[in-house]
Amino acid sequence: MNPLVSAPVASFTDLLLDAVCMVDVNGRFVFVSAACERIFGYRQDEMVGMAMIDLVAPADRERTLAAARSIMDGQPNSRFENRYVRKDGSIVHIMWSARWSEADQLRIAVARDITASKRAEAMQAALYAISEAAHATEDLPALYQRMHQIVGGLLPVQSFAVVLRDAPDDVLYFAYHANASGPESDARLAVLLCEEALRRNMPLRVAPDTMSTLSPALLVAAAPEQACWMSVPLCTPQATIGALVLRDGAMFEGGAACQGYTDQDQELLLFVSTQIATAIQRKQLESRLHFMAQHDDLTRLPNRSLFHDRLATAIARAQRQQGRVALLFIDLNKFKLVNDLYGHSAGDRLLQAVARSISSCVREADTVARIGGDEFVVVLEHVARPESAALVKEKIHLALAAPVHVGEGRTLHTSASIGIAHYPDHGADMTQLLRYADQAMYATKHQAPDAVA
Ligand SMILES: Nc1nc2c(ncn2[C@@H]2O[C@H](COP(=O)(O)OP(=O)(O)OP(=O)(O)O)[C@@H](O)[C@H]2O)c(=O)[nH]1
Repeated sequence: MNPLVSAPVASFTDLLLDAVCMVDVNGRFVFVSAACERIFGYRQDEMVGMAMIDLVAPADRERTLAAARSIMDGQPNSRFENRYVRKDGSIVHIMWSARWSEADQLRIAVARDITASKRAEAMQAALYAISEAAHATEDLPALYQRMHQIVGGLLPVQSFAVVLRDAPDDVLYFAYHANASGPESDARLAVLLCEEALRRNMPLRVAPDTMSTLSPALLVAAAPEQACWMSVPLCTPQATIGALVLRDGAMFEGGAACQGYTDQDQELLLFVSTQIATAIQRKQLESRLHFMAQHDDLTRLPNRSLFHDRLATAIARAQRQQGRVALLFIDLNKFKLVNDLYGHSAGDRLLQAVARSISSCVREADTVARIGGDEFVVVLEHVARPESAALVKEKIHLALAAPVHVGEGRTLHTSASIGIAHYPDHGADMTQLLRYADQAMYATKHQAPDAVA
């Protein structure tokens, strides 16, 4: 028994849930009660003789020493909080009540483990921050970064990835990937873990001592890394759209060892994944609606409204830069006959093929739009000379002359009448240019051959 504490006193200090400690003028423990083992992880006999400051988390050492000096100067402190590193390396949050005993030349302190309440507080704040970010953030990359920040404040996170499934091809891609260990070295394993979580449709946790439960392919990839992973599917009511993947600990030799993610960590990540999945779904819906409002459903080309925006922007830019813009007005010849002779779906296929053909004749930066049934327009920017637009017109004529399969083994040929207007030669604004191009198109119409062959 410790000579500093008499037998009857020790018999009840050992029953206390809080720990009682005595520290000498040199800052070494001279007495610790039994609860210390539960709180700090060291046996009583191991702890006695250790320097108190060595157990304090490095970030809290300076202010702990300042608090100890003030207690020794005769100012008792009943609510000092700091963090200690337990024997197993985990962090414990302590609230101290301490005073200096001049007679014994000892600091006498009672330590309460407040780790659980600290975590609950942090969790509550994080959950609030997560749901606020999910509702307020306008763009998804910013949301992913914010979620990474919030989760990183609660869990050990060396790398954080949002892996999404591209619906039509089922290909997985990184919507977000931040890796503290350097370049995207863990990308391959992150994708494998995402695939596994998606296959199981439930969270997956991997730690060095649980790897034997993994599939052989995953085991081969994960074993050399000696890291801890957690992968949680991103589920919307309609589908599983991807997964969140977190890593802690070593990826390379010398990397920090990890403890493994806990049930509580998984619960938090499940909450985050629900929020992210909802936000992604909302964003995808918004962008689909936005696309639909600006594009033609059949050909997926810009519609009249987006064409007006693009033409107005091109004219404004040309005005500023003393540049030129060409506008091509394209109307198919005798297209009505296609519908009448071969049916509406053949007409639809022909319109889709025409959209592809015209698009293949211009540069990425130019605009091809469908502004009516069989009416298309092209905005050519940065045309150095009028002859350049005439060349594009000839290319379009050639492209449209190619045979088009419209189903049921039927092949059609089509042609179009094309009128060109140039800014600034034929008009200073959109209305004048459109009128000029339309009239130019009609002027060529009567010479046009029949549409369908
Ligand atoms: N299949 C299909 N047909 C459409 C669509 N939108 C409009 N049309 C048809 O396109 C045809 C356009 O007819 P017109 O404007 O007379 O054009 P045209 O037959 O090419 O006549 P000209 O321009 O004088 O050579 C009409 O029959 C419309 O019903 C569509 O989305 N799909």
